[in-house]
Amino acid sequence: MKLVTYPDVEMMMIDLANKLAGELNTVLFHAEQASIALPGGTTPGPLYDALCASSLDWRRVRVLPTDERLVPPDSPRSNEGMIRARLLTGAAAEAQMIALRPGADGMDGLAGRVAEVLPLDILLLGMGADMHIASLFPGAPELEDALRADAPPVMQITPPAQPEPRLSLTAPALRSATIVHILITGADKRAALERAVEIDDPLLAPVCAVLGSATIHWAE
Ligand SMILES: O=C1O[C@H](COP(=O)(O)O)[C@@H](O)[C@H](O)[C@H]1O
Repeated sequence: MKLVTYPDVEMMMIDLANKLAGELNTVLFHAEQASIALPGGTTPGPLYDALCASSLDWRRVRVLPTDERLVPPDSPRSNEGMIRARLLTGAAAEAQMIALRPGADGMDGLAGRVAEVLPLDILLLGMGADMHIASLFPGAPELEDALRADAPPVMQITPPAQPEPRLSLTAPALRSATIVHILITGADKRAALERAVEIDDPLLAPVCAVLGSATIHWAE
């Protein structure tokens, strides 16, 4: 694990947006398409505001949420809705969104659509103060299965103490990524990260599933 600390949140968002744009451009230089999985939640909005202005061939970028709440896409709680509103605007509106929503073809159809963008080129994750990543929550009854190497790429998860069930990329899908960044802010999450390193068990601290290969970006 590599930890990068920034003098302030604004600088972190701009620096990391530039880094992601550079990484996407590098992938697109060598390949026809690039895939990037992105978190929802309250933290990454300003990063998306900066990233959407990057000069990129967005038509060749495939974007998918790392996880989704089982709510309609126009709900303020939808991660897809947030990513569409903050990132897929202007030129970036041409990026392809792979929604984490089952269609008439059910979970198998969704798993097939997600499998098409694996391995991920780039993975950006958030982390909760409870050490969850995507919607892999400690205490969720499905967590052990979602951490298995043979898990399907996406699973329904029932997080404890959350208003609705979720869909989440599973550990093998997350671990398929060539580049892994984790974006966190504040003293609570920094302390949670240090706790996770000590615990070193993804069943208790799901972030441990990707810590080995991740660069953590933190600002107060
Ligand atoms: O529930 C979620 O939480 C994490 C962290 O969110 P934040 O609001 O603390 O930034 C997020 O990465 C994930 O996508 C989201 O569904």
